[in-house]
Amino acid sequence: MAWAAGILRASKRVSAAGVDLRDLSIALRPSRVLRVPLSRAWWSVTPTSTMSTLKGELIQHFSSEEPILHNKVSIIGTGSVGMACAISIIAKGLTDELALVDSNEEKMKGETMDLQHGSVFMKMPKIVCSKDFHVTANSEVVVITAGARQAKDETRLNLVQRNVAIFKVMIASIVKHSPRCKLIVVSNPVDILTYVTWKLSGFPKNRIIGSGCNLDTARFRYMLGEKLGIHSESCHGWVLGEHGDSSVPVWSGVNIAGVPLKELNSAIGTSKDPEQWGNVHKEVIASAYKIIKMKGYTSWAIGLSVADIAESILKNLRKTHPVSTKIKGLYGIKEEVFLSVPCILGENGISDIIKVKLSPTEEAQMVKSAETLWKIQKDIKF
Ligand SMILES: NC(=O)C1=CN([C@@H]2O[C@H](COP(=O)(O)OP(=O)(O)OC[C@H]3O[C@@H](n4cnc5c(N)ncnc54)[C@H](O)[C@@H]3O)[C@@H](O)[C@H]2O)C=CC1
Ligand SMILES: CC(=O)C(=O)O
Repeated sequence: MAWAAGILRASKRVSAAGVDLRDLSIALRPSRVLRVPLSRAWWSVTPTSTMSTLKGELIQHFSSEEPILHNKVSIIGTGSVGMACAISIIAKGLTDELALVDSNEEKMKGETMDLQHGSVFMKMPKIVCSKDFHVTANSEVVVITAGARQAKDETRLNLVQRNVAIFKVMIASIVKHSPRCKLIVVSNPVDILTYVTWKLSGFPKNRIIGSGCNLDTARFRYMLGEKLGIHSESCHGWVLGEHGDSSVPVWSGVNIAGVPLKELNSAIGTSKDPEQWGNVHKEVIASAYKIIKMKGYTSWAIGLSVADIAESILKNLRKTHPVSTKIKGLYGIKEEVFLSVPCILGENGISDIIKVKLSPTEEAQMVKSAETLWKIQKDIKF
């Protein structure tokens, strides 16, 4: 349990809502430490009839409160990515309760305390954690970042069977405690683990969302912006398909203020382009490997990107995001694979998919991604 420890010294002026705590009728010894459990102090005030305490003198119990959770978010995995998601979600003020779960209890508790101590700067009442998934009960959104991560030079696809074993236990526990939640899968290989989550959860496909190419697209827009000297928000373009190595940049749709770059350079994105704009996408693919080589993992951009996805769901924004969803039936894909296409996200998760008209080359790349994933998926042992 988190404790707020207030050292109240009679000689100092300490006040709450303008009440000078020295004026209250309890004798406090100098240096006496008053410990208040943070999670209870914030919203359920217990009547103090028999014993006179400072809290009892300060606060008059007025009415009983039933905790009503509107926007509970749980994050599974308090590693680099989980904590980047946590701070990004908190900074956007998206949730009234954040629950953190990790099998590494020490790390999880340390991260939770560290976040709680920033409470003065956040507009949210409750951060809780436990090794036990009961702490996630009644979540609106559960973000899955737990699992093994890539070692230096290891591909995302290499992680599959290691993470499937972890997911088996994890998904059953999440579903038990939050049967109506939307699940955002981040752990890699994200497209395959989104499929695994869909299989294991028994949830309808709209409530299973892979973070997919939301990050690749953000990287792409940033790099376009750097090349053009325009803010990334004004650089419109989509990276679809598999998150990572076989992702597909949709050059036919890249535009600035409605001006398609393909109209200005018909060879854009191809090997015939004298300006080699295709290198922007190559750089997107290489960037995760580069960052991992330099700092060991990627975290900040994925955290911000997950908060963006969560915001669309929790606020029912119906914004479009390139996230990983069951794509069977689109672009002639017949297998049960999850790939990123622009999806409309709202309170029910993915409500609709935007039918992007791909060039024949782009469509062939999508089909190839699907084949790559299916080759691995078909051998997964559940
Ligand atoms: N989809 C995307 O765009 C991105 C995905 N990732 C992926 O996110 C995942 C997490 O990455 P990091 O946070 O850097 O790894 P990390 O190793 O720092 O954190 C993973 C956490 O999961 C916990 N964990 C492992 N098994 C667990 C279980 N059964 N139950 C609860 N907790 C468990 C570990 O104790 C650890 O704290 C990796 O798979 C990584 O590849 C990372 C960046 C971008
Ligand atoms: C690690 C990873 O998947 C990324 O940063 O793209």
